[in-house]
Amino acid sequence: MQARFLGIAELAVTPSVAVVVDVMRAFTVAAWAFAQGAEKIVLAESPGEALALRTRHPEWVALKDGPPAPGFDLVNSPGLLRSTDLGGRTVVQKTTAGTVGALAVREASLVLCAGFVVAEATARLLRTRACDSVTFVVTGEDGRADEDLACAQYIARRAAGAGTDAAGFVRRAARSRAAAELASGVRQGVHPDDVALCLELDRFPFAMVAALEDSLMVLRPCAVPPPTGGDPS
Ligand SMILES: O=C(O)[C@H](CS(=O)(=O)O)OP(=O)(O)O
Ligand SMILES: [Mg+2]
Repeated sequence: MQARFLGIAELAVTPSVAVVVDVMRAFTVAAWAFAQGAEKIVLAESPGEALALRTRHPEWVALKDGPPAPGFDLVNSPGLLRSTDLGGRTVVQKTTAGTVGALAVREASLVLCAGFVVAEATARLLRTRACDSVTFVVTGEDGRADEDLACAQYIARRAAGAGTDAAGFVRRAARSRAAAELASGVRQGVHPDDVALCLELDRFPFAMVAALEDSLMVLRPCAVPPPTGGDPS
């Protein structure tokens, strides 16, 4: 499998297969939302679009990064989300990096959104589909966020079938600027457990697939059962 690692601004052409990585925190939060029962996540272009969708669909739940804001029900924190019952709900998510990255590749034929919590399921889905060329969108810090790059490189190696020790990749993420900012209170809307939750490897057994539905980019969980008889890789 050929892997490319690009920042959002470097996406000159729409890739065929894209894995959009945001470890801290958009896609860790998305995975927790599904674990808490959410049916789907609509990725919004802007806070204004998120609020407009929330107004049009009063039963939906609006989530954005940063501090709590009027009209929004939730913030972009896995630690805060894990005690919220989202059974059957639709979540509208708008963040600085992750949701922007997914919308940038909305025309791709396959879009996966990922973090360490869904790393193996994401790699397994890429293996199942026999994708020979995959573009990893490193969403943070103009493509240089090491928590996202480390996770993308780890998934790429697992997708290629390499038996890879995750520890070094997770350690890089733990030492990233985002981890330091979340731990030190520079970022807002944070729970003390957020960094640890973002570093949990394979917490969830599903991948997350985003696709256009009636012009909205919609993220859904996708079960990827392990191969029977053991995974040879
Ligand atoms: O919520 C996050 O961690 C960031 C926003 S900020 O860097 O904290 O302002 O958004 P994300 O898109 O999840 O990287
Ligand atoms: Mg991020």
